[in-house]
Amino acid sequence: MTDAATTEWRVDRLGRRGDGILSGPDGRSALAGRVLPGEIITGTPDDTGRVMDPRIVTPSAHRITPPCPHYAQCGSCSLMHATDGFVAGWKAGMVRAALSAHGIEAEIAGVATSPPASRRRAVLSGRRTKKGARLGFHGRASDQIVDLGECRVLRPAIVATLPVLRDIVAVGASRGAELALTVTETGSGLDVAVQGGKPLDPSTSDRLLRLADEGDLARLDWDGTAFTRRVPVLRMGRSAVTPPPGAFLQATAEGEAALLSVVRKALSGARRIVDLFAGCGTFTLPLATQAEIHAVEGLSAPLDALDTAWRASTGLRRVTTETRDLAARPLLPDELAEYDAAIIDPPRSGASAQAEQLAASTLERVAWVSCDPVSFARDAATMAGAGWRMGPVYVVDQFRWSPHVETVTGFTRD
Ligand SMILES: C[S@@+](CC[C@H](N)C(=O)[O-])C[C@H]1O[C@@H](n2cnc3c(N)ncnc32)[C@H](O)[C@@H]1O
Repeated sequence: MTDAATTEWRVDRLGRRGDGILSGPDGRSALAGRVLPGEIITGTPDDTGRVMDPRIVTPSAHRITPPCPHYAQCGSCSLMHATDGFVAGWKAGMVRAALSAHGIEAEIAGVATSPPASRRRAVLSGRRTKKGARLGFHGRASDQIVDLGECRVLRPAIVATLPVLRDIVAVGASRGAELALTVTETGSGLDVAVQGGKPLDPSTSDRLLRLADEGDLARLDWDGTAFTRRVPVLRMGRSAVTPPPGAFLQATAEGEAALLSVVRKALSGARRIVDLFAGCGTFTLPLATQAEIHAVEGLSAPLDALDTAWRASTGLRRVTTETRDLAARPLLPDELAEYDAAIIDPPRSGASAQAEQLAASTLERVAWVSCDPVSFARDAATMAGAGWRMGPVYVVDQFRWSPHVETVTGFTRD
């Protein structure tokens, strides 16, 4: 063993991606995955300054045995070696720190962590091999695919279908190409959207259809060509939505319910709501029992699905839709004046342009859902600077064991 390999490092804290930030001898610093604050480790940093296989000398009291056999290789989870309590506290701390960097003191009202085996939507990678195919998530800091036999995160119906999905990759991937498979569990079975497949000829189509039968898939979409055995259906409030292939969906049903419950409370009594970045209607359709809603979103396909579902539902108030790029053309204060409240649920980059217009509007309330604490804190600062008060922030952990952090809160005028 070399001296370098026995060098002791102390884990000071975890950074945004869940990596340990280490301090070592002579003031040197390095990174290591799969460690916890306060631990003493040994190992040698590679050229990028990362200790790839740290040996734990003094473990944290929060360290546990990871429950998944793929954890050492798989890049999908990175906090499975920590207790749920530690992860919840760390995620709440990330949100607090991001807001505090903008001078906002946040009250974190709670952390709702989705249970194991609850992820109903995942993007898997697949590649043909000499013997068949590999299917799973990418490895840690690697473009190699970890071939999943099991998974503690995904819904059991998805895990049970991995062998058929692997066969689909073996049949439909060109040599050397990597397929992206967006797999969603819907009320009528799995909805699988494949991107990057080889062109369909009659023989490949026939074999794929047979595999769709064998896996009892609701729908298999092949780069835009759909084989529909049953129409995929997602329940949103009183409505049944058939999403476009590969559509965005909140990752777990539990996470969606937690977000919706805070949004509902933040907007209770509102009669005219604008839903910004509305997707297929996760918030629009349930809230349409109480309010008229205008749903705005950049893609037309999810809005068409939302509109069709609304038209087929009974007992809902009026829902209108608008396809619009909210980064280039945010709704302006005179347009927002038609509503008394807004929901906003932007992508990870946040909504800086729309935040400025919301801040300057005469709306009374805004429910804000976010999947990135840093962009959220920037946008929250825009709201705070215009006199809006942020309510308690709820952390919703739909991506358990990953460093991903989601939040939901309400803003009111001071
Ligand atoms: C986090 S998802 C939320 C969707 C929906 N609220 C839900 O809960 O299912 C963000 C949505 O923003 C849409 N989006 C991304 N960039 C956009 C833009 N520049 N303008 C409008 N919509 C955009 C995406 O298509 C996606 O539907």
